[in-house]
Amino acid sequence: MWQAHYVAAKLLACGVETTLVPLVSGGDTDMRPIDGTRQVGLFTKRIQQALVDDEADIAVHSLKDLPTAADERFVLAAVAERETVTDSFVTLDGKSLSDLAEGAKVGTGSTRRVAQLKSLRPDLEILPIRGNVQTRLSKLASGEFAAIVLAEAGLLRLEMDDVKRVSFSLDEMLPAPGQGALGIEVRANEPVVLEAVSKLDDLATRLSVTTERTILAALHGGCLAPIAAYSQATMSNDQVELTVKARVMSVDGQQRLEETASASFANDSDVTGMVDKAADLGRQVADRFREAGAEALIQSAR
Ligand SMILES: NCc1[nH]cc(CCC(=O)O)c1CC(=O)O
Repeated sequence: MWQAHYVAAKLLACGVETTLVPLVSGGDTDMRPIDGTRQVGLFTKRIQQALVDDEADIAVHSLKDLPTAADERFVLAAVAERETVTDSFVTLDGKSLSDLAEGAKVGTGSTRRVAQLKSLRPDLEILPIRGNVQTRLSKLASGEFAAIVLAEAGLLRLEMDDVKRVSFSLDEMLPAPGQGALGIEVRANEPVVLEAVSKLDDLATRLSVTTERTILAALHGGCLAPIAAYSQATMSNDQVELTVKARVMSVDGQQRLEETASASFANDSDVTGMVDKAADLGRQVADRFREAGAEALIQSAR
């Protein structure tokens, strides 16, 4: 809801009035353990269905939750300017990861977070946790877990200033592809809606998440793979510098492949061409991962 309000306010600033259509997604209600066959697009499917059924014209997603496989019914009309990308370590009293007692229970369902937690603290007992941010925090408050890991972006958006947390460094906990960014979809073949929404596209964010998501897509990772990627685009008047760091891990944290890469190209009016170059960088990184044996790690995480 926060994200939809945010997009509505941005559109209004461009002179476009909208009506909010509140929806409840499977990600809000499904508390069963994560299972890749059932849960691809769990947070996004219900919202996309509203586009298909003409219940809504604009779909607002956390980009991290949006499957990378192309769906020709929709166009990713905008990737809005990115919020903080880091993950936060959340406890009731602001402990850091090293303060936790031996064998303490930590809640996260993300294989990417499990792998990186395990490599920092192999002794911890890491258990699945489901639901939206509020649900997860209630499971921390009830004592089910000593700590949970959440994206800082979600906590900031929900203005949860009183939630005690320590930010992970990017090196400790590299984020998920697309983390902290909003993806806004519209129905394909609706140029008027597309034109209005595309004003919210932030080119630097679009380029970096394109690199990140291309790595995930090229490795056929899906949302359950222990893959982390963070790319930054630095834009000057005539040049783009794109850097990326990515990891593919074993879920037990014992094995880790890491790649860094960069590209620089002209900042010109050919946005499609620039996005293609960002995707090329992602494919390059994915190829290197594949040569280093990443597919076996991804397979064993399933
Ligand atoms: N999978 C749920 C989800 N999808 C996006 C965010 C956070 C906000 C963002 O990354 O944009 C979260 C919660 C979390 O990971 O803590």
